[in-house]
Amino acid sequence: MATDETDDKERDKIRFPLLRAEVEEAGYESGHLIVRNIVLEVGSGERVGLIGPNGAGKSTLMKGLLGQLPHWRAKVYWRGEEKTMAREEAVSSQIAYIPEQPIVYERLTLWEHLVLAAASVGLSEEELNERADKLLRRFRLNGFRHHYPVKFSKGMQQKTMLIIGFLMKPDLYLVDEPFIGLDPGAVLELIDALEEERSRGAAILMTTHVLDSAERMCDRFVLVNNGGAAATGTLEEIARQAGLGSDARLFDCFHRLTARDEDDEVEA
Ligand SMILES: Nc1ncnc2c1ncn2[C@@H]1O[C@H](COP(=O)(O)OP(=O)(O)OP(=O)(O)O)[C@@H](O)[C@H]1O
Repeated sequence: MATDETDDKERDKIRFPLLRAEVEEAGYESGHLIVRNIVLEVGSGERVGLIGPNGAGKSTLMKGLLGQLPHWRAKVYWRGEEKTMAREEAVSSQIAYIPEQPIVYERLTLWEHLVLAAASVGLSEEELNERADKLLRRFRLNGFRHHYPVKFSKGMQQKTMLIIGFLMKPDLYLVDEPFIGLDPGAVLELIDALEEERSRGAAILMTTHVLDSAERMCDRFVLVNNGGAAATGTLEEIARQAGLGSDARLFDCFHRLTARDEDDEVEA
C-alpha cells in the first residue's frame, strides 16, 4: 500500500507541474483589481521568470500565491491537486518566499533567525549547522552570525533572507527581485546557488527587472503588463509573440511588448 502511494506520488511529479495557478482576479480591495486572467506554471527543476514594468502586478501575484491578498480568486494546483497554498501547512512548508523588502526581527541575531527558520521546517541541529555554515560562508556573513540583522546594510539583510530561504531546501522558491542591492560577487553566488537548487529538482519562480540575468537563468517567462499576461513561454516563444526573430534578446521583447501595449492604451 505504502509502495503504491509512493509510486502514485512519483507519477504525479512527472505528470503535473509542481505549481499551476489559474488566477482569475487578484487585488487589495474588491472593486479594484490589480491582476486578472493569468496562468502561472512552474515544474520541478524549472526556473520561470515573472517580468514586467513597475506596478504591473508581479509582487501582487506572489502575495496571492502565499495567501496574503485580501482579494484572490484563483485555482491553485500543487502537483495536480487543488490547494489553497499558504493556508495549507503541507504546502507552505515546501515553499520558501524571499521577499523584495527584507523582513527581520529586531531582537534576534542572525543565528537566531536561522534557528527559527530551521525549527519551522523541522531541521535537525546537525542539518542546521551544516547548511548554515556553508551558506554563511557563501554569502560572506559568517563573521556576523551573532550580530543583529536589523542593524545590517540593505544588501546584508537581503543576503539574510537568501540564507534563510536556501537553508530550508524547499520544493519551490518564490523569489521577489533578488538581484537589486546585492554586490556583484553575491549575485554570482546567488545564481550558482539557484542553479544547484534547480539541479536538485527545486522549482524557482522569480520576479526581476535584471533582464540579462533572467535571460541567462530562466527556462520560461511570464511577461505581465497592466495586470494581464502580455506573453508567456521560452525566450524564442516570447520573441515570436513580440514579432521578433529567434535571436532576439529578452530586453527587446520586453520593450516591444510593453511599448505596443502602451500605444494600444493611448489609442483606446
Ligand atoms: N498594499 C497595497 N495596497 C494597495 N495597492 C497596492 C499594494 N501594493 C501594491 N499595490 C498596487 O498594486 C499594483 C501592482 O503592484 P505590484 O507591487 O504588484 O507591482 P510589481 O509588478 O511588483 O512592480 P515593481 O516592478 O515596481 O516591483 C500597483 O498599482 C500598486 O500601487
